[in-house]
Amino acid sequence: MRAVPGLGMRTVRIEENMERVSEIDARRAEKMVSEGAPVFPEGVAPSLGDDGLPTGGPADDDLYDVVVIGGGPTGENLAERAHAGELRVAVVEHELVGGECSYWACMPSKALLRPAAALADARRVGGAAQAVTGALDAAAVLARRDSFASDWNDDGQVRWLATAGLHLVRGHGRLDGPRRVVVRTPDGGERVLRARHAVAVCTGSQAALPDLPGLAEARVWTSREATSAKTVPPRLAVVGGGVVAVEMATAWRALGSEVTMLVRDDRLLGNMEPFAGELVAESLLASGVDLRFGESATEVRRSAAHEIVLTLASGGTLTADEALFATGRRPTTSDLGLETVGCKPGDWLAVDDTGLVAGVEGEWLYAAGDVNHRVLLTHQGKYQGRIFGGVIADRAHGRPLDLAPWGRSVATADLAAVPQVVFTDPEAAAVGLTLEQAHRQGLRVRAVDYDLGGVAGASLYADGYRGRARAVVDQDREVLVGVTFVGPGVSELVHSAAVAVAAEVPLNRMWHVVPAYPTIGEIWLRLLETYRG
Ligand SMILES: Cc1cc2nc3c(=O)[nH]c(=O)nc-3n(C[C@H](O)[C@H](O)[C@H](O)COP(=O)(O)OP(=O)(O)OC[C@H]3O[C@@H](n4cnc5c(N)ncnc54)[C@H](O)[C@@H]3O)c2cc1C
Ligand SMILES: NC(=O)c1ccc[n+]([C@@H]2O[C@H](COP(=O)([O-])OP(=O)(O)OC[C@H]3O[C@@H](n4cnc5c(N)ncnc54)[C@H](O)[C@@H]3O)[C@@H](O)[C@H]2O)c1
Repeated sequence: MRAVPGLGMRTVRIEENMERVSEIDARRAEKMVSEGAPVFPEGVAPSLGDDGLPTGGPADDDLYDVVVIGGGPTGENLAERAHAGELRVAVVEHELVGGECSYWACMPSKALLRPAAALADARRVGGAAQAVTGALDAAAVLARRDSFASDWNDDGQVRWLATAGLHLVRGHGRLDGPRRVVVRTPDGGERVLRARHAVAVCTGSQAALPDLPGLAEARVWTSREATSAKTVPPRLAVVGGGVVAVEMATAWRALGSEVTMLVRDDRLLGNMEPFAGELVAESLLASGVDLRFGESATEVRRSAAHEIVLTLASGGTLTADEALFATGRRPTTSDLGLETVGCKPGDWLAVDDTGLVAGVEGEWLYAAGDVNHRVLLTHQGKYQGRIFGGVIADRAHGRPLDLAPWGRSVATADLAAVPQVVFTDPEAAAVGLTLEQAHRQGLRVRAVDYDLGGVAGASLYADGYRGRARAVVDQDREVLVGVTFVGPGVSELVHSAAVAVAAEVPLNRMWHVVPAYPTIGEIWLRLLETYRG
């Protein structure tokens, strides 16, 4: 990444975005940034000149090759890949280009969590620990978070779209029959976009709230408020035991809130190996979080004193200043005109492995990212965007697809090798199947477990390092189908695990993949030795 002097944070973000575009577009984009490319406002999209760059004037017409509804990470990547396939692409966005991830999810949440992790890491190292005597500076953490959310201003991403040769149409997009999208523009007008080849729905998801008495009026927090709040609530109730709940409980506890978690199940992080939830629970309890399993709220109200009062299923009440409901997601499809193409508003859009929406004739309607419910993660949405954008271009040009598993035209990794990192303390990082999921798929597997604290690199990383690793080995093929690491600093190990699982690296070849000494990565050797006995 190269910072352009004088243009500050936003330019750095543009440079990051450039990494996503093809080499040729990156060169064009760089030239345009250095020349001060124009930003195209409200409903005015640039038209392309002969060189494929926006000319700066209004679009010649509203006929495109591809119309992408939703300019989040998925829509951006799909649009860029379709454009790299020489298609004319419009991106319709009704809020901020960059989507949930940039402003109310990945970026601000990780910006809240990183200072807490850095401090915790320092406190676990003798010599450094003595130098760390204070608590987090909450105001500074929140200010750094604000900058990572670009102060909820999307100029940088809008500029990237333009430099990548994509047309931005500001407004709310709705399908209006096959290959037509009607956009309600911010000025109250309407534009009808027509797509020669494809419409891609990349509208993401939003917080799903339970149907509880009083909840609608109580102004509870969803993930949006939890990632963008400007002050630290003295008392925070968190409902849920999934990823948003544990990450936000970790962040706000570290910032000084008294946190109470209401978890209706008997464990945290139910989609991961059980030891991940156990180690995270242990650490939350040690940090002072009041963690209550088998508990939920049955009613919510905001008192005259602006306190939130939750009625508990077990009896009694819990009073807090804010209450975060981290109870899952629902698709952003209720006001999308799905009924005009034979789909049901409010439903997730099931797709095949090339991204085509099930049950819609004519190979023109695609759905990618959260909205298709395959995997609710940014990197997986971007991956689908890359694959499906390429498929759209190939189909448009009449080129053959490569549909074999792991072929160019299918999103196979969604089914076999999804990496995820939960940025709690300790971190939990995993890819592929858990032992239980592998058993459910009928695989003949063996779990190989190892105490991460026994790895030399880990003991150097933190005094009294606590962590655990599990590899799930498919014994018939002698390859890994799942790997989980839990411990401080394990997030950066997950890509090595993803390579091993996605590439189905034979274990006898992994024996020759030598980890550097003394790193936490030596866990790979310990797992193999344990498997071989
Ligand atoms: C608190 C939190 C933390 C997270 N942290 C991580 C993380 O660390 N790593 C990770 O991989 N994932 C994380 N996720 C998940 C990640 O945010 C999502 O998987 C990702 O944002 C999905 O991208 P998307 O492009 O599919 O949808 P979105 O990011 O939701 O983007 C959809 C876009 O479509 C627009 N839109 C919707 N409807 C219309 C319409 N009708 N017309 C025009 N525009 C429309 C929206 O305004 C939005 O910009 C987190 C989620 C949450 C809630
Ligand atoms: N670091 C990351 O990669 C990251 C971070 C945050 C979110 N995400 C993604 O965002 C998605 C959404 O996360 P999430 O935590 O909101 O959802 P989730 O599905 O992971 O967890 C939802 C939790 O809420 C509980 N719940 C659901 N309904 C409830 C109710 N009525 N009452 C009480 N509890 C209830 C569930 O039992 C579960 O514990 C996840 O799929 C995740 O992949 C990823």
